[in-house]
Amino acid sequence: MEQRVIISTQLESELVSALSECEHDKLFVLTDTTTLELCMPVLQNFYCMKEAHIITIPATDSHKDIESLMMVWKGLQEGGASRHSCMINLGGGMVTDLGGFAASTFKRGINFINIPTTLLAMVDASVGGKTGINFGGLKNEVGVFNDSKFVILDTEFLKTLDAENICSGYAEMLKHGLISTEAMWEELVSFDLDKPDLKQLQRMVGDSVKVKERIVEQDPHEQGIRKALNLGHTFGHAFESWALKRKPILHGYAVAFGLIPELYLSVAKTGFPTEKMRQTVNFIKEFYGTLDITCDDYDELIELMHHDKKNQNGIINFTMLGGIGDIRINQTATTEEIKEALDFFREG
Ligand SMILES: NC(=O)c1ccc[n+]([C@@H]2O[C@H](COP(=O)([O-])OP(=O)(O)OC[C@H]3O[C@@H](n4cnc5c(N)ncnc54)[C@H](O)[C@@H]3O)[C@@H](O)[C@H]2O)c1
Ligand SMILES: O=C(O)C(=O)C[C@@H](O)[C@H](O)[C@H](O)COP(=O)(O)O
Ligand SMILES: [Zn+2]
Repeated sequence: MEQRVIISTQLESELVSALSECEHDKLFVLTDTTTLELCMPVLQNFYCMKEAHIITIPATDSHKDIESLMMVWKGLQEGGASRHSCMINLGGGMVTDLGGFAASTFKRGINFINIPTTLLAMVDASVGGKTGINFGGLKNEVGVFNDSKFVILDTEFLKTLDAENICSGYAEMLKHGLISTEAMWEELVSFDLDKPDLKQLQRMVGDSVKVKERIVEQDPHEQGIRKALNLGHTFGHAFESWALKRKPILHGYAVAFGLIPELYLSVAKTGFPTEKMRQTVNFIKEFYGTLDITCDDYDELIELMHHDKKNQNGIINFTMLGGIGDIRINQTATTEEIKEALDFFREG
């Protein structure tokens, strides 16, 4: 992997050192309106930030779109960025995805550094080079694979993050546990998400991001094993796009909901143990609630699944499990089985 992931102990010196390895004439920082207020003050006092130009886009995933992308390109252009400039993406997955795409396309690509500020971005979005925007009501429809030069991961930023966004990021950690080891999964489903122990969570963040790093290293462009990281996302992205037209939900909630029908299919088709599915589903129901879909929504959800990026030849591609850590990529299901899994999601 081109990218270096640093678990921060001294943010300023780590940033100085990362910047010294990223040739740049001008420095830009991309924030959203919230990270400008809550996270930028941490960086603002650093000497290395003295001349940095700040570009700010509106917060939340409904702004991970072409308009915000144009705002970033415009900010870089008006700020006099050259091919040798560098941009720091300071924010959650929305900022690291969109900022990464903006940097990868501006003058055919400038260096960028991710400083993730949400749990989700720390364990998942800031690492692995998937960048992009939502388009036409579909998640991450336009983008490129391109690594940030560095990811500097400082869990101190989590202190201002709200409970819903902690839960959202935790869903990707749960996914990492499911594709990893029994011990990791066990710890995750026993954790009290209502009253998270921040010290324990900080340690779990380090373990979780390593699961992602290990998989991305083997398959950076998702030709094979990287599809494991998409567990929960075939249904999850369909739920997220469905909700976008009604009442948007956070990405991690969509992933948590997506894990339910995908674990159901894993039990039915690849032998995942029923009691582990039950334990995971109970955890999700307890901390994430549910999504109010009815059987009248099934056709729309299946149509959305037909846009999943793992698909080939019009066949919906699923990642399933034979057990914890027993990853089965390139699985299929009939329309009937998909509807059964949705029935289970609503009633199970
Ligand atoms: N590229 C990948 O591999 C990958 C992986 C997973 C998810 N994603 C994408 O990531 C996005 C979701 O990321 P997210 O959950 O971080 O959402 P987000 O970036 O929208 O952040 C969630 C909210 O938290 C706020 N926030 C950020 N940092 C904060 C802090 N320290 N304190 C208080 N508030 C803070 C943001 O302003 C926003 O309102 C989705 O677009 C998803 O598709 C990408
Ligand atoms: O890094 C990956 O690979 C993932 O699939 C991680 C996912 O959590 C993430 O949501 C990713 O953005 C999904 O990618 P997509 O290719 O399904 O849009
Ligand atoms: Zn995800």
